[in-house]
Amino acid sequence: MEERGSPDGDPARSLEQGPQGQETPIQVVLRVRPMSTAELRRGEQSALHCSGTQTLQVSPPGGGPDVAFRFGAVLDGARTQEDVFRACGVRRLGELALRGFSCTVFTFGQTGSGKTYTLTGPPPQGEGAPVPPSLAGIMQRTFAWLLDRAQHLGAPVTLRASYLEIYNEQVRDLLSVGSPRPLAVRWNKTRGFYVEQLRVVEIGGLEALMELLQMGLSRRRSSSHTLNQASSRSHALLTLYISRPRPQPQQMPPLDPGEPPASGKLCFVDLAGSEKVAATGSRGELMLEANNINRSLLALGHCISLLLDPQRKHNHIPFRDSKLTKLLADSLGGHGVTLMVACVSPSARCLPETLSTLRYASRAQRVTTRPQAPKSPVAKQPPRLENEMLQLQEENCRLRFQLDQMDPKAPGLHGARGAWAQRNLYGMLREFMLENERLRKEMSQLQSSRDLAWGEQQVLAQQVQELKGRLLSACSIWPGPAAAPLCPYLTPAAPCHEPRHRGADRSASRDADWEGGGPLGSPTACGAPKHPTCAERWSRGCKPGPEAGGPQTPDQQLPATWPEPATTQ
Ligand SMILES: Nc1ncnc2c1ncn2[C@@H]1O[C@H](COP(=O)(O)OP(=O)(O)OP(=O)(O)O)[C@@H](O)[C@H]1O
Repeated sequence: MEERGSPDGDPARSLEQGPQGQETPIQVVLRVRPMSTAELRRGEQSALHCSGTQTLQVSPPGGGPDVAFRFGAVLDGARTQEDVFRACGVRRLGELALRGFSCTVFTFGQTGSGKTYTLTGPPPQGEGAPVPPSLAGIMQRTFAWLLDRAQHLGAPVTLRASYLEIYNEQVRDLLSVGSPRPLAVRWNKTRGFYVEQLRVVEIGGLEALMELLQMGLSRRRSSSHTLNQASSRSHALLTLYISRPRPQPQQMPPLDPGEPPASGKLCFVDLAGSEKVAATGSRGELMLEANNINRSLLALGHCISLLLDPQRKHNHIPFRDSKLTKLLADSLGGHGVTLMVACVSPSARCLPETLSTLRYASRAQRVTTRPQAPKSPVAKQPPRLENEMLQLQEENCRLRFQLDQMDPKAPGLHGARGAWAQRNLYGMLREFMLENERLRKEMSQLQSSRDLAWGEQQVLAQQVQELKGRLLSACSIWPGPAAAPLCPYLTPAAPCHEPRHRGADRSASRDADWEGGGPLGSPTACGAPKHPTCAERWSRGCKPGPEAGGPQTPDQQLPATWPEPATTQ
């Protein structure tokens, strides 16, 4: 069977040219399984005919015109597991994942149509019995290829894996230590949708990865119904995180401790099969499961339809409607490279469901994504921040170097204690650096507040000067005796000496703060021209009495530097 390449050329090459990546359609391969023993026993007829490698003819049993569907590849029941692996071009996806792309392979179709068989082979024939190599599915073949490929690459490759299922709209960790409990699906800007507290296991080799797959498969929910003896009752997602060292100095630790380092991803999704409850005879728990499966598949179909609408593509796509659509959001509408394997039964009895799968698949292959290799966290920062980060990294390296220079034989720094101390020192250093950063921010905030206060102070000082000037000119034009500068009403706390004016004087003085009164007293409030009583007294040369705060002793008089008023004509 011909090995398929990536869709429409090489997304990796085209995407490395631009920030947004090139629109790439989702690839769809159709697999028609052979007639099952039960279908043959019932004497059912095949309604499907593969004409060529890309076209499927559907012949309705009651006559009528054939309907043709075209896909990236069409594989009939005679195709082996190896044929399917090659035809799907999964190695190409593996290469892209090694280059940092996020790739997804998912199978979908009616219950019993061969989705799990395509991904992982037939159900195990006994406890712990491995799948015979010839029947191994796409997943085992990809694992073997990937680990072999990783060994032949120049740089080391780190493989980690997570495995989860969505059962009755709850996410469960298939690799959890102890019994799985529901996990939350969250969203953030850097990671998109992700499962909180999902266990991610580092993979030592092929054997470990195969064991992990078996463990997940054995924990996944399955039940028997009329159309499938071992029907999966959940959607299962196995993700491989592929990390390769980045060129220095951009290598940065992940920002979130739970977040895998920026790397390529290869995700295998085995969707639970759609089912007509009447056909499968599901009751009770089986029916509840079927309803949940159908609902989430409906949400997926709805998102796909909306993604196809050019008007809606950039608007709201309801990925939040189900856990499944949240976790497939990037594969469907984001930056992933996606392959869908649609599985169908050839039986005419299944034709309504088969037609529905074929339509679903036809729509899906018109959906496009913009595959994009993840950027390093540094590359996303503006240049100034980038520089600062580089400086901090250098500082970090220098400090690490200094730490490494410390004599490991120094008292208290050897053996396990030494390692412990060093770990702690690194931790402390990290904390100091964070504290340093925090203090730097605080200092710059304080500096700006100080600058602000200084500006205000300048304005106030200027106003004080102006007021003094106005005050002086008010005094200088006053036609009084030479002793006029001793005016007590111009002293800071001088209340009006006329008791009936005191209340008015206080409020006027408050209002006058920005009108020329304030700290130097208020000639407008109590000054002679507007204050008949004071004016009269003033003109008679009356000096205020002691109750008015008038001068009693020489100390209480205005300062000697008080300028002499100019004499008026
Ligand atoms: N290509 C194939 N060749 C031989 N047997 C197959 C093939 N595809 C599927 N089968 C068999 O058909 C049965 C149903 O397959 P499978 O369990 O993979 O279906 P499914 O689509 O995953 O169903 P469900 O959605 O109910 O989980 C299994 O017994 C499987 O071994």
